[in-house]
Amino acid sequence: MESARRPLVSQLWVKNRRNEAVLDPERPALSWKELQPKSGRVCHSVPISEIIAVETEQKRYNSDTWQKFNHHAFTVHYAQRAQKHCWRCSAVTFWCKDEELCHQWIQAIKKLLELQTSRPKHLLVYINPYGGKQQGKQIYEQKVAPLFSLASITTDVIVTERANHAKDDLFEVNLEKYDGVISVGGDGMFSEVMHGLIGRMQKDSSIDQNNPSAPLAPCNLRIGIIPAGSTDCICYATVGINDPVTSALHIIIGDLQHMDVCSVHHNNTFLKYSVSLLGYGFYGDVLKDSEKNRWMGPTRYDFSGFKTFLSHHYYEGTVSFQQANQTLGSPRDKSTCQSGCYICKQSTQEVEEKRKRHHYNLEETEDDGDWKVIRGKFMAINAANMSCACPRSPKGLSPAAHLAAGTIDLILVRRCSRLNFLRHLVRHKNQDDQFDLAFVEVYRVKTFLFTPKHSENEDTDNKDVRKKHFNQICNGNHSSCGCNHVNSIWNCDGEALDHAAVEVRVHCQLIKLFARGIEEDSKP
Ligand SMILES: Nc1ncnc2c1ncn2[C@@H]1O[C@H](COP(=O)(O)OP(=O)(O)OP(=O)(O)O)[C@@H](O)[C@H]1O
Ligand SMILES: CCCCCCCCCCCCC/C=C/[C@@H](O)[C@H](CO)NC(=O)CCCCC
Ligand SMILES: [Ca+2]
Repeated sequence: MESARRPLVSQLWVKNRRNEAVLDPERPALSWKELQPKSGRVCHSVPISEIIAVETEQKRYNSDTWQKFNHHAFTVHYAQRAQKHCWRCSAVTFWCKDEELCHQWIQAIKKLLELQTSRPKHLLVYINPYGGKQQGKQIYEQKVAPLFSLASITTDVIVTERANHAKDDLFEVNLEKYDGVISVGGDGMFSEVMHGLIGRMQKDSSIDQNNPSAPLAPCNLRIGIIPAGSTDCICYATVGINDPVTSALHIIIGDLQHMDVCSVHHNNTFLKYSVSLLGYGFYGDVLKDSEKNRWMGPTRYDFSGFKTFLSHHYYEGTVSFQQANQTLGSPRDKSTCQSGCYICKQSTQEVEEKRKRHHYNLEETEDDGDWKVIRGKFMAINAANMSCACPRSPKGLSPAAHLAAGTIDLILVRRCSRLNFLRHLVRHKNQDDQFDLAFVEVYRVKTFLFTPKHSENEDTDNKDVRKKHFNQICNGNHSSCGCNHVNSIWNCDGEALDHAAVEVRVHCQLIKLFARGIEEDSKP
């Protein structure tokens, strides 16, 4: 037992240079350094938690060296930080003459890997072959499957044949045999997998999803995202990059990131869950227009974004919300949610206590605070459950939003000139503060309601009349134009909702991802 805790120290060769290699179960890490370095003394160190696999080198190198000295070798594959947030699978091969020593090293590393209990062994994978640039299947087969197999992860792979295939399947499948579910696709595909898992959990726990105030049962299975969509903001905002290999490595090493989920109801009827953006007005209109142009792939959003910006519509309605406790930070904070975020950690404790109280039928002690009501004309109403950082906007719609604090950042962009709205949009791309504008307000909330000024029936009734006047150019004042723009629609993680009047509530840490949040400085 004692010897298992002692470091294993040996002289091994790496690329014709003699190294001292140390495997220290206490740190726990594998490190090696050259004994007679040509220049400087370079020491390499890999935490055991980031080792992907160890393999015996078969005598496949038919090289002279191998033959002459009868060398033995093993290769360690590990996750290496490449550029900012981007990980790659690297390998180092150690050589020695002693077969027994080589075997001892392999066994010692394998033993330490077995202690990494958070790693998945068996995964259920859903691939959307039509997301983004329609590359999902190739991305999985060429970049991800070989890494899973190297890490001895077994998989059941389903290439979806229709929308909702993955969601429906998750209601039927035996989930007990899996350690996680992987979504290969974009935000819409992730949303499908999440709806399947959350819905299944509620069904198995007899919880009625139509009840907006029902405490939902959390999902224990982690979800992994292999990005192959058009926005990929859920992947980008939880990993720091939309790169399939980086995501695969986070899955293999068994990372964990809790995530809040918003439920959206209309008249006590469940509509959808949202994890990234719930957007009414600008983002709803972009979505509505872009759906007609799916064939364009990711470019459809830029095209429709430009068109929607030119059309410059505003919408009237009432937003009511309850602000979150100040201990949960503010959307104007300069600091952002990062790996190990203390605000999210504090919420982990609270949510555990809340679930315990609920389990024992104890009374709720939470003080929900007063309701604030804002009536107005809005260019956009955006509810960001996370930063929504993505390649189009690297800091996101709400840069300081938290992944798992149990809060949503509610951004109200009031009616303004085209130039002002452009100033606001441009700030999503540069370092300037998109909230520091007179017509933009932002609140950190736990729940909100939206009621459009015009009843939703009115919108449908007038549709046919308006269709006849489609060639008129709208000036934003819809009473005189022929467009069907009295109400907008809600863009819910890239899917359209059927109703404009909604009740939204955040469920703290309802799901778990194979991710770790944004690392502060992950450059090598
Ligand atoms: N086999 C399929 N055929 C048609 N649609 C599918 C299929 N599988 C999944 N879908 C649907 O395709 C929609 C869009 O997929 P996905 O999110 O992967 O790509 P995207 O919309 O291009 O990217 P993003 O959501 O990141 O903007 C999802 O809502 C999903 O329900
Ligand atoms: C000079 C012009 C500057 C333009 C600035 C554009 C700002 C872009 C902010 C992008 C925010 C994305 C929020 C994420 C939304 C996703 O849930 C959703 C599904 O994937 N994607 C879109 O709706 C796609 C939304 C695409 C909008 C263009
Ligand atoms: Ca959140």
